[in-house]
Amino acid sequence: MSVLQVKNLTLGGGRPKIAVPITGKTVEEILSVAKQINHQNADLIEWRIDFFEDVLDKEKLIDVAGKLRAELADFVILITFRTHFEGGNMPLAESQYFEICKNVITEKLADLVDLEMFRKTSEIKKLTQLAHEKNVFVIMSSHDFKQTPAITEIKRRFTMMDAYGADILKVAVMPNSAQDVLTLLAATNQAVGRFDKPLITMAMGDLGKVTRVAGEVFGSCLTFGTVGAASAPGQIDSPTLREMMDALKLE
Ligand SMILES: O=C1C[C@@](O)(C(=O)O)C[C@@H](O)[C@@H]1O
Repeated sequence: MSVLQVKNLTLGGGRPKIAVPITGKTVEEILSVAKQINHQNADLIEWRIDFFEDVLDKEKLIDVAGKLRAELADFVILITFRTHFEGGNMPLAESQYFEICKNVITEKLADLVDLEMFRKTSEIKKLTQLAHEKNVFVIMSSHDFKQTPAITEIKRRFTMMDAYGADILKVAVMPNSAQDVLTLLAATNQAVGRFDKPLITMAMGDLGKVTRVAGEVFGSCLTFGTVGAASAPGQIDSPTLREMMDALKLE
């Protein structure tokens, strides 16, 4: 698996790293989760700003990002606005989504930003370029909350993300059968050798839980585990996730 170094964190190769999502609505809720985070239960922090009540207020966004950085000084921070189209919390016009992502990037509020591949292509490409000018890494993502696409479609998405210039390629799906889980794992395993970029994949819900602990075998470099509230169905609490991945580790 290819490797990406983000500050002190190596993504790709070896055991998957654990991302803890923060989904607080208010600054108090956000910081109270941040205070519970340590190096035992997290390798990376994902601030899900689509849960933050003042996300549309640029100054407040900057202020809270600064507080989060101060609280979690030695952690790599990913900022994600997950749109309503892909399971996020706050319905907004696409233009507002682009504006928020642009603010995150230009103000360098995070080390990594999540950009959704299926939003308007020209804007996503522009934002990816801007991120690189500002030394912010891009996780490009796609989420299916109802079903699992065919293996050819999952691989097509990786190919597009790669072509758009993403640094990390990410696909999340909802399985409706054990076969769907196998589809996601097979697509991951086949893509690992094909792209020189780290991949993140998961199948959501209970059926998909197995994919959240098996990244070292199949080729996913990051798994989302909870400290407090979950940000997607099927997430396992972070200490348990760490224990399970330790037990499954390859020698
Ligand atoms: O995209 C992802 C993955 C995720 O949807 C999951 O299934 O763990 C959780 C989200 O917070 C994150 O942005």
